[in-house]
Amino acid sequence: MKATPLLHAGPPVSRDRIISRFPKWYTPEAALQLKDHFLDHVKDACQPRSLGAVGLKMSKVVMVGDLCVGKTSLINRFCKDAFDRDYKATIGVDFEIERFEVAGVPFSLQIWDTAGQEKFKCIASAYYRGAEVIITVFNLADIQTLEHTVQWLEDALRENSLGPRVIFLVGTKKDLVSDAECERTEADAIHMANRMQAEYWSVSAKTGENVKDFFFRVAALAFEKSVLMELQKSSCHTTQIGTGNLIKMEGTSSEASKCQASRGCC
Ligand SMILES: Nc1nc2c(ncn2[C@@H]2O[C@H](COP(=O)(O)OP(=O)(O)OP(=O)(O)O)[C@@H](O)[C@H]2O)c(=O)[nH]1
Ligand SMILES: [Mg+2]
Repeated sequence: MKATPLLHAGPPVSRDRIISRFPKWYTPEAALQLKDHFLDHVKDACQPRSLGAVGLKMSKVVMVGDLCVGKTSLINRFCKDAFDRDYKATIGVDFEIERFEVAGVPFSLQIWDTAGQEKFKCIASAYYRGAEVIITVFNLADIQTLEHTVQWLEDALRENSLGPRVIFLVGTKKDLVSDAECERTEADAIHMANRMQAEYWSVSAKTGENVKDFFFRVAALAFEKSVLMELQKSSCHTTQIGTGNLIKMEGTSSEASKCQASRGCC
């Protein structure tokens, strides 16, 4: 199979959004995987002249959790490097698009911020559909909000019955709890994360602690999941990488039928 070189379209990604090394987990006790590098065939698929083919642009991320736990603040800290003490409840939903370069390939996260208030739940849940990443959020200083994450995740998964999701459980407002209190609550949260098959992170939007590392981890895991799903789907088709030019994949017909057969589709 021959590939034409990969050309990056669109303005360059800002330097502080370039993910070249695989970002580390927060705790090995609740991590989705413990590798410290991208899978080889994912790296191959991203080489400009590689035989691999990936067609990906962005992953949809949805952030859910009780009102006032700090969802909007977490997104604003990462996307705008801003923090507002005053609480402004999110009405319905809001979203940000954050552009990265992951393993040399342009990749974006479309981050949907949803309202925690009960009265906006029906509006927000309409936006759960199609999310590749679900981030359930609780407040480390309010253990009740941790219990509620189970229901939030169930609601989000109900709208996303197809395919595997990347799931995170995030404890916010780390600056408000003592180390001892944080340790106690994290123990419960890690237990919960394992039940949810989620990766656990503690962050503070106020101080910025772990915020960038967390979103880099989200981007890297979402990217790798996207590439793996694309590699499964496409073998001999024309595909597009990011917003770059088309990559022509001329496979043989037997490869095509092999691919179809392995996919178990019609
Ligand atoms: N000390 C501290 N306060 C925080 C932190 N994150 C958020 N807050 C405060 O918590 C309040 C609620 O934060 P939001 O980000 O609006 O909460 P939310 O989850 O988006 O709330 P809804 O939109 O109603 O669902 C605000 O007053 C924030 O300033 C944090 O990391 N530390
Ligand atoms: Mg909000």
